[in-house]
Amino acid sequence: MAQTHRPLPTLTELLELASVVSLPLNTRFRGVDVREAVILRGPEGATEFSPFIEYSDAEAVAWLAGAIDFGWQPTPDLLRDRIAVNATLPAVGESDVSAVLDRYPGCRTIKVKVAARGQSLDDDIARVRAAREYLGSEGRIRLDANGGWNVDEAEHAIHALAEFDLEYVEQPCASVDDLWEIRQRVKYMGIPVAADESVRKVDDPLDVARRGAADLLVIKAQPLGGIHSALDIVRRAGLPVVVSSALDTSIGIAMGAHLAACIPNLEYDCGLATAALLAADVTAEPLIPVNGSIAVVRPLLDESLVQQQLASDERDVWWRERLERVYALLVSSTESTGRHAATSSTSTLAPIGNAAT
Ligand SMILES: O=C(O)CCC(=O)C1=CC=C[C@@H](O)[C@@H]1C(=O)O
Ligand SMILES: [Mg+2]
Repeated sequence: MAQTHRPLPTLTELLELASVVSLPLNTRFRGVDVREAVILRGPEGATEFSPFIEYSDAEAVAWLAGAIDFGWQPTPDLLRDRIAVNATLPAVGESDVSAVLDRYPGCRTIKVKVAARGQSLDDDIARVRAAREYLGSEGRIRLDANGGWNVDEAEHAIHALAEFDLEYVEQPCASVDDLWEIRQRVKYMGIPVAADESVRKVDDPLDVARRGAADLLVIKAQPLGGIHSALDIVRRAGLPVVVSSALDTSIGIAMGAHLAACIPNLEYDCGLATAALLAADVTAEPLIPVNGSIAVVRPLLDESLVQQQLASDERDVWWRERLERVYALLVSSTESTGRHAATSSTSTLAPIGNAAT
């Protein structure tokens, strides 16, 4: 069936359809205790614009393209109705590990954050050990260093953590060159290297695949310009992928789940269980895991929850002004390329390297 493609909504429409919400987290993650997001009521359903606070307007353009894509364009054909997901373990102390992991019922895979600023390798070892004990010998453990190690540190850390049986290590080093180097160094250990920031925070999301610097890619719907654009990257990269969240509300998680549902070969559990880290949401049916998977559905907004979680007037103004600036950039990039911006433009992207990527 032919799908109609709607034109870009106007800024006035977007602002009228928007609510700015502020959701507390139950566990601090990537330095934040509160997640702010703009919820937009699009003709296809609710969608979300939520680039992290510190991201530049230029980087936020792809996030807006992603939000509009999910709210205004029909999704491609879905190949499955549930997505197996991993538990995401923030860089908590070992004594907090089991309480956090209890929030992810049935998940057979845990992604453990490592190399967090201000922590030591011993802290990482203790956290990964506690995660392995929680899971038992048969579950999978993957690590995410957010580019926090240099190549020698990464090699040392991977050797120290290998005894916990690692599925893969995500973004051990920040640059594509260093990813290539660490991948060569640990290849003999059979531990794959995944690229995340080297896909979503660079000029060319395919560069890391082309250069053979990663075994698999982490794909995030909103930062990569939405489902259609991300699917195009997946097709062209020719590598296995993990669809992961951007710590979104259940609305943004639904965007990720729909993307994952469109990908023919989904070999890995997806990082889409992070609604479990939120202490509040905007729907009465939050996309938290049940038996280790989430449903591919568009949760209905619960307008009373939205009202309860509205951001302060000051934050509301801040987000609406941001939306206005980013929209202007999106329109100019659409005019110059003839299509919605798929990936953010270049030089103003924040450098990656562990703090808050
Ligand atoms: O992949 C997951 O398990 C959950 C998502 C996740 O880890 C992230 C979400 C948002 C921002 C990032 O710092 C972080 C990541 O680096 O993958
Ligand atoms: Mg990551």
